[in-house]
Amino acid sequence: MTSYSRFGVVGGGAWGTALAQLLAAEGAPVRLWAREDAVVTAINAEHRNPLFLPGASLSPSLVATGDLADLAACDALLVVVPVPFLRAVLADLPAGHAPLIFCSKGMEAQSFAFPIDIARDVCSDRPLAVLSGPTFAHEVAAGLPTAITLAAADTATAEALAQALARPHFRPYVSTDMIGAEIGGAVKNILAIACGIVDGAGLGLNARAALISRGFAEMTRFGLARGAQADTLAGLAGLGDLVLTCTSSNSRNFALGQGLGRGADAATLMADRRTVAEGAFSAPVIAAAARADGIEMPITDAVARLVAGDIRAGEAIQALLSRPLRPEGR
Ligand SMILES: NC(=O)c1ccc[n+]([C@@H]2O[C@H](COP(=O)([O-])OP(=O)(O)OC[C@H]3O[C@@H](n4cnc5c(N)ncnc54)[C@H](O)[C@@H]3O)[C@@H](O)[C@H]2O)c1
Ligand SMILES: O=P(O)(O)OC[C@H](O)CO
Repeated sequence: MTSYSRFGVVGGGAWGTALAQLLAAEGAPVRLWAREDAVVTAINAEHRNPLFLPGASLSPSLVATGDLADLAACDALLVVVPVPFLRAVLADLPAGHAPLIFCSKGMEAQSFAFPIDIARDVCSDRPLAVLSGPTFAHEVAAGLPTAITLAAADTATAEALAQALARPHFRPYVSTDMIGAEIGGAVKNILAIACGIVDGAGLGLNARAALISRGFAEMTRFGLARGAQADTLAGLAGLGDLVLTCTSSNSRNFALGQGLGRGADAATLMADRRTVAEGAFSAPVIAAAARADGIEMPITDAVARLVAGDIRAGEAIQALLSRPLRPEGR
């Protein structure tokens, strides 16, 4: 079995930093590329990332760089760049054949491409994988128990990467369903915004449970139509992550929804934010992709319209509640 020991991480936000720390915690050398000079300096000088992962102490074996060329010698790269910026960063990667493991959760505007599709366009000669599941960055950085889906095109690659990433408290479950893992992560972000709206508007726990179930039905319809496997959507990368982010204001997507539910407008909530709520980018894209494919996604559609500022939370809730009654299986 191929083994991987020199990991590089592309992206110095909360999740890239937490994954880099996971791999470097026992002293293994890990290279992390960050876009912000302040992140590079803080990681190398103080072993911290106060911009994106405040409170975490990082291993001295984690070395940051602002130059992607410094990742050329790595034998596997975790790519943790928000999807709207992914294509540009991938185009600047140094040439090589190291596998790319995609850890971002979203769909690109216009192209309707998931990270794996973007990689096939930009750097088709590398093995590709997806790492996705219920994983708050600060918990992983703190060494708390976590399980996650690791999907690759073939079982041998998925198993080799899972073996290299596994730690006593970090358990990757192997899959060959990359599209299922990508769709689970992208759609749950949107549904977390919707659950935050329900919470912010004080609509109660019955409403939240209804939204999680009907949201999962949307994720499943969209996923199956695009070739995802039902087991993946019902697993860590789908339902598992949906449960995590629909029940905690530690989720940036849920917290954004809470603000919308309390009546704030999206533009104000999104202005000047440094961290991402990927669901806000993905909602209009996935809503449009579903419409084009004739797939009903009313919750996703409502979040897309709210984020665009076309409607307020009260109107979105009223529209969802007044939809015609229907059999549960649809
Ligand atoms: N934070 C988590 O707990 C977590 C867990 C799993 C997956 N994710 C996913 O990981 C991805 C990254 O999220 P994060 O939490 O690490 O980010 P973050 O919110 O902590 O930080 C934002 C990131 O976006 C980058 N960025 C901003 N503008 C950019 C540009 N023009 N070009 C390139 N990069 C730019 C910043 O450098 C920074 O790395 C997202 O898709 C997110 O859904 C996050
Ligand atoms: O903070 P969020 O909403 O981006 O969620 C973070 C992760 O995706 C949780 O698995």
